[in-house]
Amino acid sequence: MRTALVIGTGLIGTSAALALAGRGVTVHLRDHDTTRARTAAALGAGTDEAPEGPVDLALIAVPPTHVAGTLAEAMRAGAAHGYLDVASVKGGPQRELAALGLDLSSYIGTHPMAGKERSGPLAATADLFEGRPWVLTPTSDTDTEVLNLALELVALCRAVPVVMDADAHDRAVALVSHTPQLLSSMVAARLEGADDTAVRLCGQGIRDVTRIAASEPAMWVEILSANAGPVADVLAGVAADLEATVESLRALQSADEAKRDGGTAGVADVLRRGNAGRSRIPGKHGAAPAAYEVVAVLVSDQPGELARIFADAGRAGVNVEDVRIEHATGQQAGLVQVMVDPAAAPVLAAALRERGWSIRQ
Ligand SMILES: NC(=O)C1=CN([C@@H]2O[C@H](COP(=O)(O)OP(=O)(O)OC[C@H]3O[C@@H](n4cnc5c(N)ncnc54)[C@H](O)[C@@H]3O)[C@@H](O)[C@H]2O)C=CC1
Ligand SMILES: O=C(O)C(=O)Cc1ccc(O)cc1
Repeated sequence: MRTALVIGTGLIGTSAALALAGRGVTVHLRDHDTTRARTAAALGAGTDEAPEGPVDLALIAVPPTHVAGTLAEAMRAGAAHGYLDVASVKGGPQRELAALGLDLSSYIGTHPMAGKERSGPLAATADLFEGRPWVLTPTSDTDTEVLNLALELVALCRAVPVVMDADAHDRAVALVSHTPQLLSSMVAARLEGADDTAVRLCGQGIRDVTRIAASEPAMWVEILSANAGPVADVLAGVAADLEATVESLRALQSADEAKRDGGTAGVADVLRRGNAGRSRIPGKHGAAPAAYEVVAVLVSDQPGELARIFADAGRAGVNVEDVRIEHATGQQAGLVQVMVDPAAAPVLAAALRERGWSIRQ
């Protein structure tokens, strides 16, 4: 890909533009609020001048309800060879586009699973998508060339492509993104009228749970409206848990011992299921990003081993990007997977061998 047009230079559009521009793509920036396109250009995301002819790929990064109209306008103007959008909901926009009677062979719906509670170009960063899933929802209409352009964009943003059906995507994000947004807002809403003395006690737990409650309401009204059915289905399950937990807590206050035991079991059950669900969440990068190479080091299970590896890596001038530890069950040993830039991997392996470490390929 040599040229791109980003329409909607907010958080997502400007972040993608910064990544593309940083990797040599000529990026044109457009926003109906021209100061936003100018701000993105000033940040180094590209130029706010219009392209002279069709670009390779147009990336539509406007709020979900504006996607179909913005795409239709760009397609009718012949702005690009391929078009994609990044809206958080996929089924609705896809159906709206089909209803407009457009040729959908040059379009692919996508959704980067990365964001922030802040919006606008000033919140954008070139590394926003690194190691994060980026969902692609091609249909039988999608041209292979357009799918390839989208895959190239995902690779340039250092994200991990995931292909899904649009409706399956919408049900999945209802569970992992849209319902959590509502629940975070609901927990934070309890604080609105709370006593100052109570609010003063806020610690890390409530800060973690309410981080995304700071998100832009207008954008989320749009997202939730476009995915209302699947979100209501997940929330109904949460409501059943809430009701059962209220009953368990009331039972804990009962004079009847059997009722109190039932209450304890109910509370323990929801906490246990929470542990089980939490343990299924993949690490930030899901799997080691292809950009890193693993140097596996065998260590004995004794204090200070990790610190020694990091110190030796530092001495060799190698930056450790990530680290994972595999514990050998029943043995006093483990395998430390040190993830580094591919060019640095042989340097690190040699340096660690020289200092007596046992390296596994
Ligand atoms: N915020 C997040 O965490 C994520 C958002 N998304 C999706 O990305 C899209 C953009 O979201 P953000 O960048 O967060 O929003 P944002 O509010 O930061 O940026 C949206 C931009 O679109 C512009 N815009 C609105 N209508 C337009 C139109 N008709 N023509 C040209 N520009 C127009 C606005 O002026 C604004 O600059 C949305 O569809 C959202 O669902 C996807 C992943 C994460
Ligand atoms: O803030 C976070 O952690 C997010 O991951 C936010 C997010 C918000 C909306 C999306 O469509 C995708 C991701």
